[in-house]
Amino acid sequence: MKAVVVYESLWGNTAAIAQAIAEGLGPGTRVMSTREATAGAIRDADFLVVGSPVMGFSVPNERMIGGIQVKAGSAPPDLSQPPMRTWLDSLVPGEKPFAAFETRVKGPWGKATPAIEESMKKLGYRKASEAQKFVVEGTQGPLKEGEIERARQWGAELSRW
Ligand SMILES: Cc1cc2nc3c(=O)[nH]c(=O)nc-3n(C[C@H](O)[C@H](O)[C@H](O)COP(=O)(O)O)c2cc1C
Repeated sequence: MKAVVVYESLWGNTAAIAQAIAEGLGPGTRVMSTREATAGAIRDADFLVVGSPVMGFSVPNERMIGGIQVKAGSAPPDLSQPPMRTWLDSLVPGEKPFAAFETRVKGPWGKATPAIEESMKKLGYRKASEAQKFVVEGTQGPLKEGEIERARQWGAELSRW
């Protein structure tokens, strides 16, 4: 399987989940941020796994990212990647199978995966799995214990698709 795992990540938690999913998917899987996952870079993929943090109850957008205050003494967010909303809006139509995931704090604070799924289905991509959510203990992490292993297992399940 020539899968590509595409992620947006400000503090590295979603990136770590993306990496673990890729390990589960196995050799040949590439992991790319929304900056790296251009139309050309994902053209050869035969399966896409797409994930972002939940922000403002949905996928991060320019307004949400632009409003983040960097507090002195706390870890600076990586703001170099397009927000997931922007990446989805520039995605070219396709028919590849896909699966969506999100990272989020614990609580009923919205979801990112329905927006990812809706955008990709509209473009012709085919949902191949139920979406997965992974929990962070706070805005900047860390991930809840066991989430990396769960991501690896989910990747292994997707590899049998
Ligand atoms: C501006 C902002 C808004 C957020 N809004 C939500 C939210 O609505 N629901 C939620 O569960 N988590 C929310 N979070 C927490 C993020 O989901 C969390 O910071 C993210 O999973 C961390 O992943 P990362 O290290 O890959 O960026 C928000 C975080 C930020 C910075």
